[in-house]
Amino acid sequence: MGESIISLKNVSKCFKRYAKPADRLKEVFVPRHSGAEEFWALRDINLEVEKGSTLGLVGQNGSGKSTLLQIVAGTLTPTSGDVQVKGRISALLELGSGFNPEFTGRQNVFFNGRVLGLSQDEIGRKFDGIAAFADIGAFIDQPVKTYSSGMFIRLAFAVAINIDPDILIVDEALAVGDIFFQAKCYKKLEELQDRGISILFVSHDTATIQSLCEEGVLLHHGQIVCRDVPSVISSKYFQLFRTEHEQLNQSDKPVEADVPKTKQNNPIALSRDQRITNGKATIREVYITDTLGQSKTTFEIGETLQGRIIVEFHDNCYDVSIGLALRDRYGRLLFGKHTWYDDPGLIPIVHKDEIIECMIRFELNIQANEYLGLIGIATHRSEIDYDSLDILQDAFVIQVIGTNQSWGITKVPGTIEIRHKNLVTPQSLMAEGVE
Ligand SMILES: Nc1ncnc2c1ncn2[C@@H]1O[C@H](COP(=O)(O)OP(=O)(O)OP(=O)(O)O)[C@@H](O)[C@H]1O
Repeated sequence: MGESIISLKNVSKCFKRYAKPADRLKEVFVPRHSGAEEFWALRDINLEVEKGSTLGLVGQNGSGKSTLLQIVAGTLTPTSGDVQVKGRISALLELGSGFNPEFTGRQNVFFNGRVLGLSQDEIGRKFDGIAAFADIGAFIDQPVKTYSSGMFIRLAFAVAINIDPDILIVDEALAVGDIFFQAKCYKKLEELQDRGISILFVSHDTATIQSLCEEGVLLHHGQIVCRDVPSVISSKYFQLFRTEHEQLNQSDKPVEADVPKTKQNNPIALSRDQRITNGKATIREVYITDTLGQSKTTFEIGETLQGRIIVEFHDNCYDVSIGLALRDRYGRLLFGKHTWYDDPGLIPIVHKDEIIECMIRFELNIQANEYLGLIGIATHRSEIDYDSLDILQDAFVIQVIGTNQSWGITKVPGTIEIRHKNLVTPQSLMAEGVE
């Protein structure tokens, strides 16, 4: 291993949790009687990060990733252990942290730059580059409290990468921006890697970790359980996820005799918030199951997902389509099945008070990850000219697990053929008898 730029030795972090706000006050005056509960978010972390390397941190919610990043960034102090960091750190932690909401974007750029140790002149020289990267137009001179979350992340990222850090810390922040901005950021991260900047990166998206990092660390209940190449970390993460889910399902199950018949086949809860409807139809029930009709939310790569959708119509509707699609966390529509494109095609007429049951099945030939499901009912005049009857935006979440076996996001059926052709040389021509 080369020179270490981050070194954590036996680092632990304990938080105190209070049942009531008043207990927090008691802690100050009568610490032993405050009723505070100790919670160890990190235990005995030993971690060395080599200069110029990119390390990915992976772990389930609450495993301690953000706590670890904050300790490295210096915004949290460890309860015990030793932390050594060499060089200037630029951290993209919580969205908008480090920004003063009353200041304009421009003022915050200068404010942040000064906090990070740059002189006024240095920031002045870098300002145009920062503003160009953020690309938020006239908003740069508006108070940041008026910014959308996308604008926040644009400016925060632009500052973080342009102040010449030695270490860049990114905590899932990129998931907020739009896809074009994300692509620009990932390209910039690669440039920083080429310049030898060390990066500490947290993401739930193991595909991102695999494409960006040389090494990964798997955190579980505040401890490092594994450090390895990203592909190994990714499969261990999903193994762990699967084991925990199975254990949870086991402990969830009532004894055999008590299992109600519907337990195997529960509809998903449909929230009104995610609904766009014109009142002519209502998606009444949705069941996400395997091909045997068993409700589930965790599928293996390649397994078939079955969606059973029950729709009630409140008016006569013509040329009706039904579709179910999957989006990734960045909002990208990956694929779906839709009766505009797929058999059996549009339903020519559905009468008022009629109920339609639709079964949609597809193979999950996509990378291991978490996906959001969208369900939509519409009447069509053409592919782009349609009225939405009832749309459920983020109707359900599924987890696809397993070892990724494709290049890219999806695995499309296809073949590869390899043919060997010998080079034509004077000798080979002579051997074939050609003069
Ligand atoms: N200030 C705090 N007070 C009490 N408990 C805290 C505090 N900050 C974090 N925790 C707890 O510490 C644990 C680790 O939190 P942390 O945010 O580091 O996890 P994480 O792996 O980043 O999770 P996520 O993926 O959900 O962001 C969690 O159980 C969390 O509830």
